[in-house]
Amino acid sequence: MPNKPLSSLTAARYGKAKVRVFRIVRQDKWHHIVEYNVEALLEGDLESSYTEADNSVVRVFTSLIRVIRRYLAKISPYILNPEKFALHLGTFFVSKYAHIHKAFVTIEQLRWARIPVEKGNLKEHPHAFYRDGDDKRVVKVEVDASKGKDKLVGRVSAGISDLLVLKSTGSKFEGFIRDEYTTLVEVDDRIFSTSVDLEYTFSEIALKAPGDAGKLQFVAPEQEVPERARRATLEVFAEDESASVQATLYKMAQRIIAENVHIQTVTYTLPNKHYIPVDMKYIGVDNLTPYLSKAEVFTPVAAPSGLISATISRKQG
Ligand SMILES: O=c1[nH]c(=O)c2[nH]c(=O)[nH]c2[nH]1
Repeated sequence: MPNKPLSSLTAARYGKAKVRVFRIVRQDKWHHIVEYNVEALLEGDLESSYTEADNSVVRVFTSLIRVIRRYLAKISPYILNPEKFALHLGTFFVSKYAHIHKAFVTIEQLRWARIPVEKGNLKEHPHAFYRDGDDKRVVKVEVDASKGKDKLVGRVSAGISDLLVLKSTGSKFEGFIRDEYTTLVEVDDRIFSTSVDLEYTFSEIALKAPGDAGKLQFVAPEQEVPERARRATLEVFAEDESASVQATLYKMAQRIIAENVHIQTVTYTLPNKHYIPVDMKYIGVDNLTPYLSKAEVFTPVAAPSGLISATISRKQG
């Protein structure tokens, strides 16, 4: 009697991560550039590669990179737009290979801004750029062919990672539960600093195969959404008289939903990066009275941090 197997493969995805690509689009002397880190993962009839050591279903990693580079360099008209480019690439994978049913493409876009100049009527340099922030624009796309190769569905989310912000007043934290474990004192004036991680999702979209690239439709006035979302995040953070990280997060998300009709959900994940007032009595300096709110010298604490995450969804109907 053969032994009954105790386990089976229930989920599998493979592909290539951290493919770095840089692209120039020349409009005569006016250049556009993008720098992306691309990840492409595939799902499909790949079980045998795990269970039978059958590599005939597996695309090798170097060939995945070649596809990504070729699409970027020569084929996709969407290279300057990471949402559309990710959809285009994902659509290629599920269309070309019969046994691939889903493609997951994640693009992280690094910041390059034009260097400001006063040159004739130009305000920005046509081909010189600088890194104007460590935050990244992140785009995640799923292209789903499981209902048929002619019924492709695209699921798109996008957002920001690593946007570091700090305000030195305009933030309190009071009225929380007190019990025998509580040591935190209430503060009506504190530093608020966080590294913003934002993800917003759009409604599902129907896609055509890449042969029909011109018909790849995207739901939003996509040029403006990332900039509007970033501005909403920064302005609400700056201007809110913050009662807590939670309350400020909620206001940021509400504004993004209000300003972008195609966005369905907004998720923020915000570490509360602590700055601890330093007790300087030992060198004869009073840094702590009245406690906290008048402190001028702080120790930034990398860890531990608080961590606050919430999803705010558009009401249907
Ligand atoms: O804005 C805050 N929210 C919390 O949930 C919390 N918890 C904490 O200790 N400090 C803070 N601050």
